[in-house]
Formats: sequence, structure tokens, C-alpha cells
Amino acid sequence: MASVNIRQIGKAYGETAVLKGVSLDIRDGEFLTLIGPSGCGKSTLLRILAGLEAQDSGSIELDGENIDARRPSGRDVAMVFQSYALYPHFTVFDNIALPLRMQRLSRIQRLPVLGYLLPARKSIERAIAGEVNQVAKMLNIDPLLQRKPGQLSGGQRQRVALGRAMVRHPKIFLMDEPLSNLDAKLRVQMRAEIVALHRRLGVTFVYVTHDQAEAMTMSDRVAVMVGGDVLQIAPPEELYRNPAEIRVAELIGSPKINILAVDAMPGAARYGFACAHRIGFRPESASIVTSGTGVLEGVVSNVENFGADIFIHVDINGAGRIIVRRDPHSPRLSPGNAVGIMLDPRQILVFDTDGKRLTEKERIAV
Ligand SMILES: Nc1ncnc2c1ncn2[C@@H]1O[C@H](COP(=O)(O)OP(=O)(O)OP(=O)(O)O)[C@@H](O)[C@H]1O
Repeated sequence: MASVNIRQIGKAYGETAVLKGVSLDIRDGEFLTLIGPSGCGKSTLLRILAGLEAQDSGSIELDGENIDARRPSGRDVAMVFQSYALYPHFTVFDNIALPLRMQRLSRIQRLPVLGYLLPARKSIERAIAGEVNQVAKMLNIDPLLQRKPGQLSGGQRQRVALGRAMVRHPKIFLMDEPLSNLDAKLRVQMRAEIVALHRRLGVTFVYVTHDQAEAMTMSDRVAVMVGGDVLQIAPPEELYRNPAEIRVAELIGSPKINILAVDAMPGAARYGFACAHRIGFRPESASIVTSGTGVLEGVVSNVENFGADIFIHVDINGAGRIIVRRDPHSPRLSPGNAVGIMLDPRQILVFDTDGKRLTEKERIAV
């Protein structure tokens, strides 16, 4: 069991409020991702959870027990950092074994030469070696145990950092942008490996990223943070379909959601949102029709062909640029072509002047 209840956490550095009363309930065994733009306070919240930083206000409960006064080592959490934080002069084996040695050996037993002469050290070391080997096998790094971090690839270093967290059997894994130093291909592979690891271990993962593809593909639920607040927490699909406000809609989805001022749409009244401020629609919710027959009219400015999908960029007359997804089998379009745009009314998101999403009922009421 490891549920976490974060209640009204506040944190400021000098005059700058970094966390503004963040509350979040993380369920036992779930993969929860904190996503948000750079500087929104994700890492700070994670460090407070780990006990590496103290909050100014609010409290944290682990399995219903307040842990505010507990030191990092007493919290049963393991943190994996973006930089991996491996010791360069230690072998992979020693890096992974480190937390176990710190836990199980006394200061005298840890001494380089003298320690080995003490009888208990040998049996403790044997047990530690067994556990390190087991974790290394699980992560496919067992052939690398005698190497130093400098002799490893980025992905291998990442696995060593995971291994060092795993040997402690923590109740919670905290991961701070663990894949951001890897190249694109390896990132995709490690994404799958971390998800598989989570499934196998069945413990709670709290994962920080600013990469929405990671958040969408890995998480049970995603908490969207902007400017020190959690704006919404929901499963990825729900965030994509039902964002609570425009900032969430803009952060989730690639290519980004199209946002237009309602004023830009001559036919707005027919959709029943004439009084709304802005509308949003995903690239797949719009279609291209013959010029002169759409609810929007514009000119193709760019065509991006990804093989399975084609994204057509269209400059809407006087209202900005939108992106429409197209079937690769549809007729070719080229920059300069005049086109019309039709929208699926059920897929249009409507936002008020504050950026809050209006529900179907609120839309009809205005
Ligand atoms: N020790 C510190 N002293 C002063 N300001 C800090 C400190 N740590 C973080 N900050 C500031 O607090 C804000 C939030 O930082 P944090 O690292 O939590 O953001 P983040 O969302 O994780 O961003 P990133 O994705 O860039 O890592 C930033 O503006 C940062 O400059």
C-alpha cells in the first residue's frame, strides 16, 4: 500500500511563489505523471515529496500517515534524477549496491579494508550481491556490472539509475524527467520499459515530464501543472477529450489543438456558441472541403507528410493558422491552394473569456 495525499502545499523562493497550495491524491499503485511547462514547479513538488526540500505550508500523508517530519531516508521513496546522479568512480555493481550498503552496513563495516575483516560483512555482502544481480537481470544490465558509468550509453546509465532505486524496494518511485537526456529513439524504447517495470513492480510511480507524449503514453492519470497550480488531474484520454480549460487543451495533444476567436467565424451562431470567446478543435476534428463551402475559409500554407498522416496548415482569412489532419489517400493539396474547412460540431470545445471550458449545457444557456 502506498497512497499519497498532498494537501495545500505552498512553497516560495524569496518573493516568488513556486507552489500555490497544490493538492493531489495519488492512488496506491498508480502511474501518475506531473506535466507542465518549464518552471511550473513540478520538480519542486517532487523534491518536497522526497523530503529533499521542505514546504512552507501544507502537509503530505503517505498511507494516511503524516510524513512532513521524516527525513528522505525514512520516507520509503526512491528518486531517479534526470542526470542519473551515478558515482563515476564506482562500478555499476557498486552504484546499485550503494543504497543497500548504506542501509545494512555499519560505518565500521563500510571501511574499505578493515570492514572486510569483520565477519558479518561477508554474509551481508553476499546477500547484497544476490539482490543486485537479480535487479540487474531484470533490467538487462547484468553483463555491465563491472563497468563504470563513463563506459555506458545513455540508456544503460538510465537503467543503472533505475536499478539503484529498485534494490531498495521503495513504496514509491519518484522520477524527474528520467528520459530527457536520451535520443528520440531510445526515449520511445525506455518509455515502454518503464511502463513494463511499473506493471511488474505494482508500486506507485510519480513521474515528472514536460513531454506530453510521455505523459499520454505512460500514465494512468496525468496532473497538469501551470504556474504552481494543478489545473486538472485525469486519465490521458479524458484530458485530451475533456480539458477543463484552455491551458490544459493547449498543453495536451500533438499537433497542438487549434484555437480561434469566435469572432473569426461567420457561421458561429449555427453551432450555438455565438456568445463564447474562443473555440478549440483538434486537427482530426476538422476536414477540408471545396473553397467557398466551409464554415471557415483559408489558404494552405504548408503540407507535412508523415506517411500515415498528413497535416495541412491553413491560414484562415484574418484569424490565424490552423492544422487539419488528412488521410494520405485524399487528393493532394499544395501551398497556395484555397480551401474551405468543415468542423464536427460535437468535437468543438468552447471556452469563455477566462479560458474555462463551457459544457454543452452552458453553451446552450448563453
Ligand atoms: N533553490 C531554488 N532557489 C530559487 N528558485 C528556485 C529554486 N529551485 C527552483 N526555483 C525556481 O522555482 C521555479 C520552479 O522550479 P521547478 O524546478 O520546480 O520547475 P519545473 O516545473 O520542474 O521546471 P523544469 O521542467 O524546467 O525542470 C522556477 O522558476 C525555478 O527557477
